[in-house]
Amino acid sequence: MPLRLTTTAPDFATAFTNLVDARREADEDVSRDVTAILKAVRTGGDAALADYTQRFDHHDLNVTGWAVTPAETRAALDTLSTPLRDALELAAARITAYHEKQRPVDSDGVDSAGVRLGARWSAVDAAGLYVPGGRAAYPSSLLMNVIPAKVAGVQRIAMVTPTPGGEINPLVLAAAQIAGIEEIWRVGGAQAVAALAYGTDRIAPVDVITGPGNAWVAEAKRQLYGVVGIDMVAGPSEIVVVADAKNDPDWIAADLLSQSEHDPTSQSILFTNDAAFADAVERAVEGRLGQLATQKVARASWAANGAIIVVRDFEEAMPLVNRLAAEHLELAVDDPDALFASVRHAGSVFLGRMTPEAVGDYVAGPNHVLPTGRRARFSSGLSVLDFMKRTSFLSLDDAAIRAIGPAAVALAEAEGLPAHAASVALRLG
Ligand SMILES: NC(=O)c1ccc[n+]([C@@H]2O[C@H](COP(=O)([O-])OP(=O)(O)OC[C@H]3O[C@@H](n4cnc5c(N)ncnc54)[C@H](O)[C@@H]3O)[C@@H](O)[C@H]2O)c1
Ligand SMILES: N[C@H](CO)Cc1c[nH]c[nH+]1
Ligand SMILES: [Zn+2]
Repeated sequence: MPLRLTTTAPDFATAFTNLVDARREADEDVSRDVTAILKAVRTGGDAALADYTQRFDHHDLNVTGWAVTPAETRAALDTLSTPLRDALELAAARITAYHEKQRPVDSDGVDSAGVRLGARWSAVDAAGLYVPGGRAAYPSSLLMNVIPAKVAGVQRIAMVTPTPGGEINPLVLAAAQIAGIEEIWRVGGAQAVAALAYGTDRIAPVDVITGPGNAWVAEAKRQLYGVVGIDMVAGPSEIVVVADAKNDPDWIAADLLSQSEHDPTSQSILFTNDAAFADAVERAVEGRLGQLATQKVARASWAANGAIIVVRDFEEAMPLVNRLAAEHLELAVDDPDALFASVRHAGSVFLGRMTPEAVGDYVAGPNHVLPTGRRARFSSGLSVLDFMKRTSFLSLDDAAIRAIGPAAVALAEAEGLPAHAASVALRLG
């Protein structure tokens, strides 16, 4: 049974705060285990990677092979059915078109004091992309990672993905061929993230690691931030749906379950202004759960982390929705833009009854790698900028340094840094 809350109940404020504060993703055990895995890979390199792969993915890398070969990706695309190839190509084209608009523009100009000022964007040299693959295969996440890296102009792109039992999903290989990625390592989990960050004999280190994953992957990225750059912490999927009684309860049930089926620690939450509709959605979820091939995971997630919250009206709902800062937010109402105006924190917002979150997972165009665990308060979805950095530059001539140099000298002296002051003052003559 999911949690059921009503804003008119006397204990609502406490119960909702508990829901917001629940540490669903990475508990202390995950954090401690990840620290140990990172240390082991840093010291043990490839041997540690092989051990963890045997333990968690149940295959011997020295038998199944460490890397995917270009011949394997070519063959996977060649033997893919036409409808699936068309679907991957449509997704790739739409994701590319969306991300090409994110390319940043350099600046270079002279200000009123005669100082030349600007900024130049450049891609990182090497990016490591995590494509999840423990419970499900994620060719869509491959496209969502590789395409912005390519648009940014990254020279070396290294992908890691777990291959449980040594089996790799052919659609992932076909997507790799479409996206044009050649360096693919058959390792996953925190150990793969560690290998990308520290490097091993086989895997050269990267500058930035991006991509989504389960609690161990997300925590590994979080702990390694600083050794490498990361996009954000993108852990187990989440959805908040705001829906009125004009919706078909079965559609809303399917939307909620679309994220519950990712992971037992995923979270799906419904806000509605109608208690009878809340009951209908809960019944529809039960009905659908019985038919899902993924019901074990979806049921565990819905029971442990699902919630239905009945509000007086949607004005009351929106501040609560903002506190959750969910990865995905669906606004299934007549005038979604009116509610969207009061959205402050969400990874991606799906406007209107005909915009299910799942269309964004695959083919709409915006990136589906999004911040989880309330991190949409300060992080954004994966973009071309995550693979780039900005270098500022400045140039002064004699007149320009005379215009602004004396202020620098004054500030340097006030800070008690005489070498700084001299460095400027000498040029003022
Ligand atoms: N936020 C996003 O943008 C986004 C996008 C897509 C998917 N996701 C999430 O990605 C995740 C995919 O998870 P997955 O499990 O299918 O694949 P995964 O590749 O993320 O994780 C599989 C790996 O987890 C490691 N692992 C499993 N159990 C472990 C344990 N007990 N201790 C240490 N390591 C362990 C193993 O090394 C295994 O290879 C889901 O949570 C899904 O919701 C998030
Ligand atoms: N919903 C996931 C992001 O949380 C992305 C995804 C990929 N495939 C299916 N769904
Ligand atoms: Zn999804």
